[in-house]
Amino acid sequence: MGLVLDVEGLYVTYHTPDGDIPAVRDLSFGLNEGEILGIVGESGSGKSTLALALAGLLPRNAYVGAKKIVILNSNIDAASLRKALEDLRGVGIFMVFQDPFSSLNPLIRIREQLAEAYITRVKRTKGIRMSINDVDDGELINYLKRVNIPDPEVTLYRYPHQLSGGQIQRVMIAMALILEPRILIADEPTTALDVITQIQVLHELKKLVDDIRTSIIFITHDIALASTISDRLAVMYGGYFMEVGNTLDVLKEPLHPYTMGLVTSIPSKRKHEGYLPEIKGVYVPTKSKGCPFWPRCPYTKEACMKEVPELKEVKGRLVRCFMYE
Ligand SMILES: Nc1ncnc2c1ncn2[C@@H]1O[C@H](COP(=O)(O)OP(=O)(O)OP(=O)(O)O)[C@@H](O)[C@H]1O
Repeated sequence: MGLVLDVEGLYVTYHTPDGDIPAVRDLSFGLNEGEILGIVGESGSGKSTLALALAGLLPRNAYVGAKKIVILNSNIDAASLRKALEDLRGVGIFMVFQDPFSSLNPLIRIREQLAEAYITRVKRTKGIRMSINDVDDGELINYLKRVNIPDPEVTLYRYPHQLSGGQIQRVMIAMALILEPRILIADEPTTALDVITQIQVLHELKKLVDDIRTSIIFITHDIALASTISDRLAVMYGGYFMEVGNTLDVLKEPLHPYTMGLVTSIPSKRKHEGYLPEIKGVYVPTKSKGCPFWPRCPYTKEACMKEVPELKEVKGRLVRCFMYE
């Protein structure tokens, strides 16, 4: 099982008239083939920025750099990241967004949008150029059936606004099945959906891994949701990874104080793990040089306010905290 993504020292800074905002800081991680990595963090932690960086979709005021970025065995220079990722997007990397309605072109029927994906795949795998009219409806309907779209024959000829949020997310996953991306980045893909649809969409994502060995980066603010689907969890705060480890280990014994707070917020955990501290307040970016979590941390000591701890191996996991110095 090889790495499809290998990132070292990734940072993204937004330039704004009020100064620079470091949104992603010193991130290093690998993503294995067929692995689901959950990235969990609250609003403002930098999750979406990371997703956009990896998909080559950052806005113009974002500056990105890294010590190393290897995507699908290609070494990519941070300076040409945007261009390189644009080339890979849709083929190697596919993104499912939070807002299902922003994912598809509202003016184009589902059929044409799926057919475009089909044409891209056929050109890539067989070197054959097809036109939209060459694509067989039955072929596309099969993909819609695989993601349990009701009335696929009718849905195929609908416009996005005629579908529900859950149906659009399923169409996006059908598109991923057609394109067979090596890496799928899903940024809060189920936030806008009801609980039942949420579970079904997660199930479809998991099937993508089983069917075509896609690797998934699953981004959410909800640690309970991330845990149901992810092999590993990376907990993000203030632009940093605070803890990275196997999902079961992290849930059983969270090591970073912020992770402890997140795990306490899972209702089923609250009953059993009474000793874990609850984290109050919200993330506020500070100009201080220290750990971004110190203002809310129940274990803050002097060193925490002065410098950011390194990400270190603790009990087979990576943790960024002076508690383990
Ligand atoms: N285009 C932008 N220009 C300037 N600052 C930005 C821009 N986009 C995001 N930021 C800032 O970068 C930081 C990280 O934002 P990001 O959207 O990545 O966080 P997030 O964890 O995905 O939050 P949410 O769940 O609310 O989307 C925040 O402080 C945010 O205000």
